Amino acid sequence: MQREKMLLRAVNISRHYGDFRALEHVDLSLSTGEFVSVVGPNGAGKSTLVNVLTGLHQPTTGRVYFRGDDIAGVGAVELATCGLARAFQLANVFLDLTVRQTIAVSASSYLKLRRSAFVNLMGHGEVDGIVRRVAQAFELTPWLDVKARALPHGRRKLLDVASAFALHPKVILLDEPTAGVSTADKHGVMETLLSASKTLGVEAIVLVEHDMDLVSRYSTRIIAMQAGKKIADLPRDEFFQNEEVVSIVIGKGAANVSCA
Ligand SMILES: Nc1ncnc2c1ncn2[C@@H]1O[C@H](COP(=O)(O)OP(=O)(O)OP(=O)(O)O)[C@@H](O)[C@H]1O
Repeated sequence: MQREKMLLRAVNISRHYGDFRALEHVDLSLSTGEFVSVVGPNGAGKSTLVNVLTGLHQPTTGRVYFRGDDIAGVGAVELATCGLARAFQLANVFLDLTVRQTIAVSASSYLKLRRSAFVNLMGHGEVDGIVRRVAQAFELTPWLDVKARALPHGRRKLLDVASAFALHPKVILLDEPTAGVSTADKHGVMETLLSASKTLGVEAIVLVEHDMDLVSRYSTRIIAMQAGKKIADLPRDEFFQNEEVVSIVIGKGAANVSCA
């Protein structure tokens, strides 16, 4: 059996906004080879959890360790270039950039090139190499010179994720990567994403997701959140056997459930 290696560990993290507790005493671990989905009703604290895990927000209490190092004070961008990245919707922000330019922006961050060099990025050998590899892994090569705004929706979602993969992450955190993609296309997007993860050396994935069809198909483990608390952290099959937790997650839940 392959020995698991801990990549990410959160210990007793909380995040408060004034008196409001968006996240309360959450422990979490992530090891090589895992695909962990974070689920829960609206407002459960899933995005807050990911914001804290990726260094975007400081926890009010607790610590987050990435590959054994405390990430307190390490900014989201620095953390991304160290191997913990989040798909950050570049394609939605820069709709007038082409696929090539969008991936090149991330590649330049990874290579720590100065922003002023952006105009010359296209002729930069290392940038070109990353753009080529990432575009190929995400089946975006035919679209390299197409502007993000002209891409079919599924391709644009893949470009979001591809731009994060250009940072060479070991761990990638995805927030509803198929949101807005048709039911017919969503599994295609997920399969491409998983295959690109293998090709590009991603070791573990965290997925925040409402779509339980995707969660059940792709997760190795599922973490359920409710009102800022972790209420379950179970292997996929055990999770779906737990009717009480499943009913809370899909929004038919009883108010109280004992914590895992
Ligand atoms: N900056 C903020 N200031 C105050 N409250 C906040 C802030 N950010 C989030 N919250 C609150 O924290 C709670 C958790 O929000 P969060 O976005 O993490 O939930 P979520 O599970 O991701 O929800 P959804 O599935 O709807 O995206 C919500 O009640 C939200 O209103």
